[in-house]
Amino acid sequence: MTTPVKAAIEVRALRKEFPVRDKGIFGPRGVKRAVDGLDLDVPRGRITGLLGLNGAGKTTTIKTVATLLRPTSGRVTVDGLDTVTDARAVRRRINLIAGGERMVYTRMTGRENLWYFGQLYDVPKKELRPRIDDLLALVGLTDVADTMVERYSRGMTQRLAIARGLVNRPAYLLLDEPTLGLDAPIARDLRRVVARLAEEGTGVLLTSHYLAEVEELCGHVYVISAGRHLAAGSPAELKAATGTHRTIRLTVTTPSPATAAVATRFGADLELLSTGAELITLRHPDDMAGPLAAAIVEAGGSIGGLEIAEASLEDAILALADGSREAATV
Ligand SMILES: Nc1ncnc2c1ncn2[C@@H]1O[C@H](COP(=O)(O)OP(=O)(O)OP(=O)(O)O)[C@@H](O)[C@H]1O
Repeated sequence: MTTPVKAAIEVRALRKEFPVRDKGIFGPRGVKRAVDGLDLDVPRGRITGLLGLNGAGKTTTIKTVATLLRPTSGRVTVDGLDTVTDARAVRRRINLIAGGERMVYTRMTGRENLWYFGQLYDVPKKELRPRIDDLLALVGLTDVADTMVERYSRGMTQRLAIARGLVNRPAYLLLDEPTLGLDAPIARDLRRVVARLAEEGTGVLLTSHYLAEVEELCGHVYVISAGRHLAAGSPAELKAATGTHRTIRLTVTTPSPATAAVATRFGADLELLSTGAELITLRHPDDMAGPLAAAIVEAGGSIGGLEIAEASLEDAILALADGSREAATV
């Protein structure tokens, strides 16, 4: 009996080392371990985030999944196909969009680029023609479809690279900083496209420094540091696990020793503003705005303003990164 193949990208005990020379080409040879025993699951129909600080190993992982790098050890499979031994079959199922790299030809028009890449992926010509029109419309390049790419702006070239990444209707889309350098409306459109593709069943692996983007899109997030697993879960689970707090800012227009005593009792910080009012800042995992405001009023204070900032995924990642730095120095 054969075991059923899971429809997912599975990264198992992945390790990737690069040969390096620390002190120039005549220096001693060393090894840089960019990825160190990583396990990831990227199922279809979900956007999976891969987060970590600079140099954590995100791009190396994505390039390995994309068959551009061979694992030093461990294994990556796409719907059960090995990225080393079945690389051709894997490439038909995936596509990579990297924000920094354009990966399109400047001496061709936008339409010619998509035609060329579509043929590389063996998209039947009858399907390719209307698909190219749809993709050009999707990324807002219909008007310049027949203009040489060398005359495109940076943003236009990047939009073409996004269309190129979708030309084979990949089952899995690998997005390495896809909105880097894009204008806000184009970045928003791209996020909508990616969310729709995932709803329709595409598996997406996303790295982004824009954590608000990750929080908006990703159902599950892996956090890595120095090539190793640090944490995983939904953005809400990561925030809860790191005990990341929401912040309450309450302005007291008539501060007094009594209102200051209330602030101290709640463990809040106090700041005297130039207007004479006092700003009370409280970071707490629970919603303390009501009890704090009530206690201030009871102490004779009047409230000039109240702001509540929810904890962000960014706070959680920073807390995790701090934790891993502390652990490394222990
Ligand atoms: N070809 C290479 N040769 C030597 N070292 C490399 C090579 N590629 C990556 N590295 C090193 O491996 C580590 C991981 O790099 P990687 O680009 O995967 O990180 P990243 O998480 O994508 O970082 P960033 O957020 O800066 O893009 C870094 O220390 C990097 O310097």
